[in-house]
Amino acid sequence: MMAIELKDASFTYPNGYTAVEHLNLVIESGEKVGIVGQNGAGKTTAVKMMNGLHKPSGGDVIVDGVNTKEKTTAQISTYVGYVFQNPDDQIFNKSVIAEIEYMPRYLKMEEKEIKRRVERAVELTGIAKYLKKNPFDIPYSTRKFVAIAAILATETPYLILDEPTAGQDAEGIAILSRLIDALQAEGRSVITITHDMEFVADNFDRVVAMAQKHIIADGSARDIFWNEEVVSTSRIRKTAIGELAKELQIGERILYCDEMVEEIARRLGR
Ligand SMILES: Nc1ncnc2c1ncn2[C@@H]1O[C@H](COP(=O)(O)OP(=O)(O)OP(=O)(O)O)[C@@H](O)[C@H]1O
Repeated sequence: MMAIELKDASFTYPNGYTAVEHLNLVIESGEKVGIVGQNGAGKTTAVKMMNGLHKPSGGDVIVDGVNTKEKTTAQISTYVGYVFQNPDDQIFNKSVIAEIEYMPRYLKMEEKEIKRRVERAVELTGIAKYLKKNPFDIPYSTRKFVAIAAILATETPYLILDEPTAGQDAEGIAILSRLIDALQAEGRSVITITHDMEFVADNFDRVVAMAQKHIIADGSARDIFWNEEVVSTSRIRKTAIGELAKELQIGERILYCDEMVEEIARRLGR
């Protein structure tokens, strides 16, 4: 099966703290999945199991039919790319281009193929003018795109983005939306952890909500955001428009501005 499968997967840190328990989840290739939930719910721990950074303490994680316990993290990371929340935890080369080329060179690809991959990653992230710069001499929000480009260059079938919109302005968020769509058009999956509910509603077909070490819901953004029990247990909120619709007791399961405008127009008989 071409999918990431968590099968009753649990993870306990070396200090004995169990951060996630009995997770069951299948993410098939080509899906766009947003993972939401309160701080400390276990989202990062869960995705680190998907790319082999953590091997499950209980249960199994299977990536395209391969059990992560049977492979090294380096091997799994050629299937599942993981972009750290903080680019400074990831970037280590002295120039942007060296950072992006690092994995294709490590994987001993031909020069022509390295060039193609770098160009593609740079085009998707819009960082062409920074290639010769030291990553630590460019703004944090751009540095986040360097971290993304470096993982994109491995061209993994699955990509995990951890809090990609944090620190981004509207233009940065638009670049992220375009790149997520471009990857999906190529049949690749994008899995994103985020506290940005507008970003979730605008970009993800499927939303997984976590609370207190468990997955508590899995469905469309509308189903998740309008399930009051899920919203309160996972301590998320709806989109701002969704919150307003709830406050005003207007419309059914509204999430977006155009839906709100339509509903108000309908009520005004226009
Ligand atoms: N290295 C570690 N050792 C021990 N406990 C850890 C470690 N890393 C994380 N934890 C704990 O595991 C729990 C889950 O953390 P995790 O980072 O997976 O949550 P999260 O849902 O991603 O939270 P956030 O939204 O704040 O990033 C937290 O209580 C955290 O303190």
